[in-house]
Amino acid sequence: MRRSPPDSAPPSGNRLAAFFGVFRYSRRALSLVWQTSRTLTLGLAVCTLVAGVLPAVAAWIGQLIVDAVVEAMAYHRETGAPLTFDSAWPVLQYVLAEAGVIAAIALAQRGLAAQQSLLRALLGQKVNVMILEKAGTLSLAQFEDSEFYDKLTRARREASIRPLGLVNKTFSLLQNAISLVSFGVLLVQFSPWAILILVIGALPVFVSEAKFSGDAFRLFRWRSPQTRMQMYLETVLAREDSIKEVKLFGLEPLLLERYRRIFETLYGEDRRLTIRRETWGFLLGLLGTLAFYGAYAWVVVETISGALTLGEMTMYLMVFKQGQAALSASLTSISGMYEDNLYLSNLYEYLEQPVIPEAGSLTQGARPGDGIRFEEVGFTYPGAEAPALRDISLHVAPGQSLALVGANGSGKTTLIKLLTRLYEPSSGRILLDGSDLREWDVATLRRRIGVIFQDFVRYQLKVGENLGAGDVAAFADEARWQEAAERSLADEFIRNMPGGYHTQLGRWFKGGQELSGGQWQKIALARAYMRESADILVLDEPTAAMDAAAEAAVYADFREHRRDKMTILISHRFSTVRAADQILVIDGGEVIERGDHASLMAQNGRYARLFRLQAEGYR
Ligand SMILES: Nc1ncnc2c1ncn2[C@@H]1O[C@H](COP(=O)(O)OP(=O)(O)OP(=O)(O)O)[C@@H](O)[C@H]1O
Repeated sequence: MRRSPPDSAPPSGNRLAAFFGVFRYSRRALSLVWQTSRTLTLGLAVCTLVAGVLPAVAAWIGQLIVDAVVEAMAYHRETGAPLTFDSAWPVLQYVLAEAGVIAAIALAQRGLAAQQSLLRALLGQKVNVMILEKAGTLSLAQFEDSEFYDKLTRARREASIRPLGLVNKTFSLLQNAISLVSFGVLLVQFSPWAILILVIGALPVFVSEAKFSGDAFRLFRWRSPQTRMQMYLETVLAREDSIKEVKLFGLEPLLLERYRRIFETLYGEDRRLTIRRETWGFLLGLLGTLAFYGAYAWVVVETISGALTLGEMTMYLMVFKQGQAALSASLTSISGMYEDNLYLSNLYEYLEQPVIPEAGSLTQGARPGDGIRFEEVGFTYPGAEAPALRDISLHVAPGQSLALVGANGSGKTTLIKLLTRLYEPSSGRILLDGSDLREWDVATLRRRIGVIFQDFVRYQLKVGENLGAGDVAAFADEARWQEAAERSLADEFIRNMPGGYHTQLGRWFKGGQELSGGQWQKIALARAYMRESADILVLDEPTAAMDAAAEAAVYADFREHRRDKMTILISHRFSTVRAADQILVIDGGEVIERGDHASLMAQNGRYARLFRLQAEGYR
């Protein structure tokens, strides 16, 4: 497995550019949120504005209250007039107004929280759908590439919550910025220097936050392969399809130990980073506190000297306190945005994976009825050194059957992957009806091919749907399910299941039934039969798990239904291979013998030797 190297730090001259560069995803995240729900985004904006402006209004009313109280006290002291509702009413009006403002702030904050939680759900779904839709457009080769797989894992793990995180922080930044501007308007009347003191006090915390966010991200990126291994071990240790073997071989302690070790390494790194981050945050945060209390002392002295009224002092202290909180909240938002942007770069890196264009548009070949031709086809897997196939030429005409025989790893399945266009040949070409596969419209091509691979999928769906998967147009067509199941001999056992064709399969869901290996294989075969429009039937070890009677019946059915279809069969059982019109013996990716059973026996080469070896086993 290849591992992506840790991202290197940008050269110091470019640090600032690199720092601002990571904000490039902010706009895209915002537009993503906007597309998800305009109403909620607008609602967020309105609540943000309200929650941003009102704290300054509350502070200003606070000043009016204190000054009005001082004035009223002086009036009563000087005149000796008794306290009445009318004399207290001007002050009480201010108190009422402040209560109203505080209620409005609470309402705006609730509104923000509610809308954020709705948006989080919608956005999570949207991003996950985007990730899955993209997965559908990618090639098998991309899935088999470990670096690509890391990107996918990273995107899925984190990115679905990040866009909203980014937007929330942007709004919170906006809200705090609005508060700050409105505080600034009040504060500047005291002294412009006071604003400067606050800003300078908070800057160091911000710089350290930004640095540590970057470090956390690099760590996250670098450790992707380990995290993936952890996820894999979780699956092996806790999934029904592997637990049987894990238990019987007593693998739990070993795998669990490996799982723990990975955690310990990752935890050690996390711990170091967290301690450094928090220590620096605390030390630099002290500077902010120092600045705040310096300004506090200044306001107190000015009030004692009579330059400020008591009301003004109350307001300034409140503004200082809230201003400092808003400033540090803004800075935290900014560094959080930096972090979200870094994580989002993963999502977009994944979404921007190049899709290999499927340029072909042919729905009919140049020579209809010519069948399949391989012309000197060679293929090397991406990243592999040696070719898996070399110089393969073959021809299968409609109505003919071809069997591929060869040792494990000789290249048989690879040949099928090329025929089904899961991969493209590295050299030579493959023709269907006289036209190169690359020129064919992929959907048309795939409709013509019915295939079962050795590792066919066991969908945890209804039995019928497991068959219907072979032809999406007939996914829920019960008559077609039954027809296909009868041919693959699955009908009988399906009928005996509690819900017939509607029985849930697999153990993941309540009431799910498990099938035997051979029964699953009959389901897979029926799935291939569902593809009625297919005139190319590809069967990779289709009956290896079936009992002898079922296998014989399946091949009898094959011969009967063959007519003008092309059949390509891979099997290690010579009893099934011998009936094919053409047999290719493959070794190390090359064809070493070809012919029908009789001619190959007459050649007395590898095929004849293996055939006799297997036949002897039955004596
Ligand atoms: N996805 C892959 N990436 C890289 N190499 C692969 C991949 N799949 C198969 N190979 C290699 O290609 C060679 C041919 O594999 P293939 O699966 O075609 O063999 P096979 O003849 O079908 O074997 P078997 O009889 O065991 O099913 C093997 O050496 C295998 O290691």
